[in-house]
Amino acid sequence: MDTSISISKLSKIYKKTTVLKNVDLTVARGEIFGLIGPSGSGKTTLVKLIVGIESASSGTVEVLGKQIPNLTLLENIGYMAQSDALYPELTGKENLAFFASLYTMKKAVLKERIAYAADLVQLTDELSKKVSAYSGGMKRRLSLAIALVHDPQILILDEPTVGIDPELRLSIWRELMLLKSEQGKTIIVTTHVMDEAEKCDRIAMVREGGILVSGTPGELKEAYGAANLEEVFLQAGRAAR
Ligand SMILES: Nc1ncnc2c1ncn2[C@@H]1O[C@H](COP(=O)(O)OP(=O)(O)OP(=O)(O)O)[C@@H](O)[C@H]1O
Repeated sequence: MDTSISISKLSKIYKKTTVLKNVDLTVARGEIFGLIGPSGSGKTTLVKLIVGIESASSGTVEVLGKQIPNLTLLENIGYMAQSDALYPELTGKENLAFFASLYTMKKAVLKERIAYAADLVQLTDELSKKVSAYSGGMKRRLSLAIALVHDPQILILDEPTVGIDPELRLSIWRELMLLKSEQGKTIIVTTHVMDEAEKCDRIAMVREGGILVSGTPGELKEAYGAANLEEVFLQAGRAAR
């Protein structure tokens, strides 16, 4: 397996609260990996440690063979946070151009990438509006476009489809699958939604700061004799008690 992300004995403690406990995880290059778990289980903390915007209390994260944090890796990572970090007084296009300008890109490529990313999230017709006039779903879509705009090798998306209508959600998933199959991108997605978990190549079920189980959706259902992933999650949770 060509490894893209390798996490070893990773723990995070905020003051006295242990939020992640000894997490080991490997994500292969070119797979869609889902982190599934209830609210507060530690998914966001884990992705923040992978991106390097939070530091580990112990353990290590390696991305593309380099230990995090590492500034040179930023070009290779597209991160979509759960809360939108946008400039409300700028238009959608200006936001995209600003974030794209943080990376080395030729002007023509930059223009192309902005058009591609806006089209992907169906915001092309809204690009000249100020973000302050965007709905919540439009802001999520713009955040996703920003994560993609510099064409990173790795996409880390924290609940990318929350607040997005079912049709666009499907089209975003179709595009994520194409990014994987045609361009070999590695994609980590956090979600609460089990039907999104089904679309991942592999998933890890997160609970109380630890990984309960991981594997392909098919492997997990078979191992637990379960009809769906929800059932796997419940059974794995019971077994861990
Ligand atoms: N900066 C912080 N200081 C203290 N505790 C924190 C901090 N950030 C997160 N936590 C705690 O860590 C735990 C895990 O939070 P995290 O946001 O990683 O969960 P999550 O699985 O992403 O939840 P959700 O699905 O609701 O986003 C929670 O109990 C949360 O209160």
